[in-house]
Amino acid sequence: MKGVLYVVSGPSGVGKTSIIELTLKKVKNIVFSVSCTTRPKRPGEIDGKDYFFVSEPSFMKMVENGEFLEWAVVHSYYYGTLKKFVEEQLENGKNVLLDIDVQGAMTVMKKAGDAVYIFIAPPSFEELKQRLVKRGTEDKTNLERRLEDAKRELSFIPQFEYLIVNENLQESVDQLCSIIVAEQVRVKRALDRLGMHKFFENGGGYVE
Ligand SMILES: Nc1ncnc2c1ncn2[C@@H]1O[C@H](COP(=O)(O)OP(=O)(O)OP(=O)(O)O)[C@@H](O)[C@H]1O
Ligand SMILES: Nc1nc2c(ncn2[C@@H]2O[C@H](COP(=O)(O)O)[C@@H](O)[C@H]2O)c(=O)[nH]1
Repeated sequence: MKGVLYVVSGPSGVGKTSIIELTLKKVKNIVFSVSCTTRPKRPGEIDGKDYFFVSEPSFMKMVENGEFLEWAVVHSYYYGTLKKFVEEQLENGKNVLLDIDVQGAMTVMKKAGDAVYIFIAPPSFEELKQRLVKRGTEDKTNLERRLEDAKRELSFIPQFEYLIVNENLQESVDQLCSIIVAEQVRVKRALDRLGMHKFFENGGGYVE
């Protein structure tokens, strides 16, 4: 039985990382896909845990080798999802969570239809700005770029299946956990997981 792919997107500073970290502690059988990026490492970030930090030539080589499920230029740097990791985990029945930007989400939508798409939005634009300022990771130019990009990213909301407005962190975590669990008990996935398709083989009726 294949695992389920969950795609989480939303503007920079909305709280995706915070929500995902807490969700991963609460939900079983789910793994986070660590992306590659050419963005410089921030203080406290760990190579292989937060990202695989790679040079631009190495990233381009990986693009050429077809190593990414999707990749995009986000806020002026390259980011990409490792195809082999995601495919292997899904094949082994593990559920996989991606934290990627909206361009990446659109690419995954075209390539892997059967994923679950969740958008995280801020309660307001002003609050988004405050969170980014308070996080203190961006200089003025990067901060302005990320806020400018946020306006375009928010216009993608209708293309997603779920919308979490991250006002209260704990409520957002509960909502993401609920989405993950609910998607696993959808009839098509639950039958697959329980190996029950054989009961419905002859024209759709229940066969003893
Ligand atoms: N509900 C919330 N209320 C207030 N602050 C929050 C909330 N959720 C997250 N934050 C804070 O907002 C800041 C940005 O959160 P986080 O780094 O998780 O965002 P992100 O969406 O992962 O950003 P990026 O896309 O840049 O990686 C952090 O300082 C975090 O502690
Ligand atoms: N298309 C992709 N976007 C990604 C990937 N990994 C992360 N991201 C997105 O980048 C921004 C910025 O992240 P930051 O850590 O520099 O603040 C954020 O929106 C992430 O969702 C990826 O593999 N592909």
